[in-house]
Amino acid sequence: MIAERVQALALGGPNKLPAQFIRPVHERPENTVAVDGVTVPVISLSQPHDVVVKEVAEACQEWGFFLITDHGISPSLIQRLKEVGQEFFELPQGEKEAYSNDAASGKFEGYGTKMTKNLEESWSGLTITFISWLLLLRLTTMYGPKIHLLTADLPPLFCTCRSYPSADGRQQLVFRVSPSCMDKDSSELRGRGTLMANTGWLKRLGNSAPLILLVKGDLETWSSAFFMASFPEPLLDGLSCFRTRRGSLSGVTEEYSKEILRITENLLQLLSEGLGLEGKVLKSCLGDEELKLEMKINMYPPCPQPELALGVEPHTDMSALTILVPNDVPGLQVWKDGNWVAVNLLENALFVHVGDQIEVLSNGKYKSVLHRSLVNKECTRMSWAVFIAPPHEANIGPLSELVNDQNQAKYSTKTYAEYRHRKFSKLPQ
Ligand SMILES: O=C(O)CCC(=O)C(=O)O
Ligand SMILES: [Fe+2]
Repeated sequence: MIAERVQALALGGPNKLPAQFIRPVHERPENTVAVDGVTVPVISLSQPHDVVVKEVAEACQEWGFFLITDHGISPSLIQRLKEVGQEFFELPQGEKEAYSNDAASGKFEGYGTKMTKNLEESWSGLTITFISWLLLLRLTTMYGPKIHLLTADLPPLFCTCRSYPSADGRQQLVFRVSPSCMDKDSSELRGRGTLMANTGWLKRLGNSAPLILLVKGDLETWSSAFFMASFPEPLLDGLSCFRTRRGSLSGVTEEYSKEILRITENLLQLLSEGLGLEGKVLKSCLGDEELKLEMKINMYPPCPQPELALGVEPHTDMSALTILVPNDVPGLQVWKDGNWVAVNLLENALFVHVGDQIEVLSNGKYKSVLHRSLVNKECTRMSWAVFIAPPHEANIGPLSELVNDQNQAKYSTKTYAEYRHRKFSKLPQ
């Protein structure tokens, strides 16, 4: 449960980062510093319409990310949003627990950390002692040709990969090897680990049995979060009862979400026109009046060794768009042309991320931006992200207007529910 209570851990003021938060060497901020002198696009929405269409379309094609100014949300509403969120995170730990989420059982709303279901949770394991990387290779040969060494091109200490179903529907191998479990100076894999297999499969370990090999203690991020649907569904009762000096968390979030909806409608029109289509096309594909908004408040407490940790792992958002506002501590980075680019703060600007659904609808013309968040030694970083998504039953695939003999569909069409399930379960789309 430690993973869900990073905030409590940070309160103890540890001077060393606990092992489960230490990223593999190739992921650590100290080894992946942001490129100098590159800045993300900033677009004022008060410019003439055709200028905004052009700038937004270019930013979505080249970056999948941009800042907007002159969006019409009052600074005082943004301020109130921040204050109620902050007040929630300042509650005593015990009181926050009353609002806990439970992602494993599908209850995503509330306080916690992990949004993705941890596949490993439903696995049982045999404890083994790693002897060497060679043993690992030997195991993979023993336990089946179906096992794909997805990380074969990486040095073993850097190994971290996922599970994928094989063509015959079975699960392939996952390696998740945390460097903290190994001999520091050795390129060999040493230490105790857990050889994991699905309970059913464990019984029939044999030549073709798929296996999971993972070191005990999955990697964690240095963050806590609060998540809730904010429009149009009613909020969960438990969540809506939380009140602060500045109003209720759900009330202010709802007020802010209405503003975000207005901006979303504007952006979707600009994005549609940028694709050479009628302004209403994207919104209509995303469910029109059924469009859903969800609020995630991210909280990254001060971290004893920020150079070794991440607040959010590199990912793209599964939403159509995400509109985010940070507090005054920087930390967001976006991936552009093979480099991380730090996003500088700009007062009252909103950060717009293109999410996976817009990339799919535009058949790859607009990019879903890869991004991550760093943490800070002294300061608490917070961000308020609104995910804008279609209803679960909406079928999302490349727009027929954009597909022809020269431009074949690059993505399969599926319901948003199916997309979510695959993304949460870390399965290929
Ligand atoms: O905190 C940030 O700036 C990024 C958060 C994020 O990417 C997310 O919640 O999906
Ligand atoms: Fe994100």
